[in-house]
Amino acid sequence: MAFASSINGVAVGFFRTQHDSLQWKGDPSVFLLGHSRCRPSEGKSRTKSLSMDVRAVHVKLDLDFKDPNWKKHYQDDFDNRFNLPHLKDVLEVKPRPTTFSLVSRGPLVDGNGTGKDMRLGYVNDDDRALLKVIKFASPTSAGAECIDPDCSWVEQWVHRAGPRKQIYYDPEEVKAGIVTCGGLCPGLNDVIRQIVFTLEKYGVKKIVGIPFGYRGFLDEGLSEIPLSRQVVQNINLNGGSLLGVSRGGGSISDIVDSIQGRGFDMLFILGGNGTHAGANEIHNECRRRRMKVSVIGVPKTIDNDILLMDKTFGFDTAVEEAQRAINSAYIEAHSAYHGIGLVKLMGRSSGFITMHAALSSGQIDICLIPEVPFNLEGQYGVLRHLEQLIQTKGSAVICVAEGAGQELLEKSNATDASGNVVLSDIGVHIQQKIKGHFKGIGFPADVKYIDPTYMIRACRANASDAILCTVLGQNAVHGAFAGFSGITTGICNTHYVYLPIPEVIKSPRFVDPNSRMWHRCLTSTGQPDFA
Ligand SMILES: Nc1ncnc2c1ncn2[C@@H]1O[C@H](COP(=O)(O)OP(=O)(O)OP(=O)(O)O)[C@@H](O)[C@H]1O
Ligand SMILES: O=P(O)(O)OC[C@H]1O[C@](O)(CO)[C@@H](O)[C@@H]1O
Ligand SMILES: [Mg+2]
Repeated sequence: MAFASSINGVAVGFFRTQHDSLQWKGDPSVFLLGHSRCRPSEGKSRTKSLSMDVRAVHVKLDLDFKDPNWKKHYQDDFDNRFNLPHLKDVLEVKPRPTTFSLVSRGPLVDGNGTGKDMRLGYVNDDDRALLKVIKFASPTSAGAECIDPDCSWVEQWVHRAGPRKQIYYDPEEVKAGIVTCGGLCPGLNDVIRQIVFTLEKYGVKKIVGIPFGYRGFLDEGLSEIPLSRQVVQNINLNGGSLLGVSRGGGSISDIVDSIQGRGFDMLFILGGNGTHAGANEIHNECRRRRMKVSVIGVPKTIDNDILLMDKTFGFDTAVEEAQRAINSAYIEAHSAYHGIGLVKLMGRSSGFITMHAALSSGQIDICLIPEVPFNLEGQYGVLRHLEQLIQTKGSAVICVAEGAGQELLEKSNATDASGNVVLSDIGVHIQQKIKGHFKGIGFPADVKYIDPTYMIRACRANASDAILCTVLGQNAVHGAFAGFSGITTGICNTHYVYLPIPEVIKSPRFVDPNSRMWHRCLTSTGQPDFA
């Protein structure tokens, strides 16, 4: 059971579950019941430890659930945390009427000639979208996210994205930059294209791309890429990024020197968790120097591991592309005598791609993700289950996320240029184990291993991602003109919102093993618990 209380002015939550484990899902004052081991932090961007040994969450907020006003305290704190940083917080800036004209708008004055502004279609700064829409009756409900022991309903509102009537820049004067960082992701070009289109619609003339991620700010050999509607018109027809990407980079102070030197007013930064951590530091440094610059993130990751969002662009396409590999593995396995198809999919610390690929294909018998520990050997291990599948079905297909089962492998201790841990190859390991196992029991099995690696992300966005990219790209520009900085734009409960960057990078987002989605995946594969 889970309970939480205020001890010495600090709210503390304790959890005792079947496996004595605790899962933390980003919001430090929200508790989850978890049945899996939590993953240790990885890479320099992951500063919070999610160790299995953690038995209590220390909540920054002083919450005493016996206090009849605790909900109000929680909501006030929530509103503060999700308040959007604005230029006017630190600078003397004056708004002006927007230059972004909507194609269909009502008359500028109402029919009575009162002069009341009747323009429709803009978003009010006080518009909000509800972040959480399920009221859990109990902490034991599937996927429950509870603030107090009774799982009380507390409204959590976030800011709605979109164009405002008032803007904080003169478009004629604006120099805007776009940069794409981290690994590739389907849809990067779609977002770049929409940012350029929308900036031009406001009247911006100076738009450039920074080549090869944060590196492009620092490497003098890399020049800015001029962008316009003409340049970006067809870039969405190809995967990759027109601007190029990179991992690693230099100091934030050097990057901000470069931003200052180049005279940027707006910077659109496309990337994942690491990139957003960098974007937030850039925003803070610009603030410290009292620069009038809007730093706006657009979350990009096939891994879908950004907190709070329904999904990130590129994820759907990656899942769709993974179908080809799974289907090939199925056909190979199904056509072989005692065939076993094995597919490894990307997903460094989160198993969303693998889980969704398994769910959508319907051909997977065993789905292995980083969030759910498993044994290969032993009575309840994967290998014994495979034996049964071959005996009963004649073939089997396994789908494993690259970050799964890392504890079964020797650690490399290597990191990439961005500080991300270089993973050991779980696909090759499982392939060898299966071969060895079946040889050992004298039972023939034909293992076909497919690792599509970059094929699932080096492709053009599918239709649903293309729409998401369009909205996010446009909203990024609206956010900058509205005067916000240090924010990112996403989709929450099907509504498009702005979120302060720190709230989405507290940890990577993980598959919740107690969620309905994971349970649906288990129902679909029919796999038992391998722990
Ligand atoms: N904690 C951090 N603070 C500042 N900058 C960071 C941080 N972590 C990463 N970066 C920078 O952000 C950029 C991208 O980081 P990273 O390679 O981790 O990709 P990412 O944005 O997380 O995307 P992906 O999903 O492809 O991993 C790199 O240039 C890196 O130097
Ligand atoms: O080889 P690269 O470019 O470092 O990228 C690999 C990583 O990038 C991602 O696609 C996105 O983070 C991960 O799934 C994968 O581990
Ligand atoms: Mg990263």
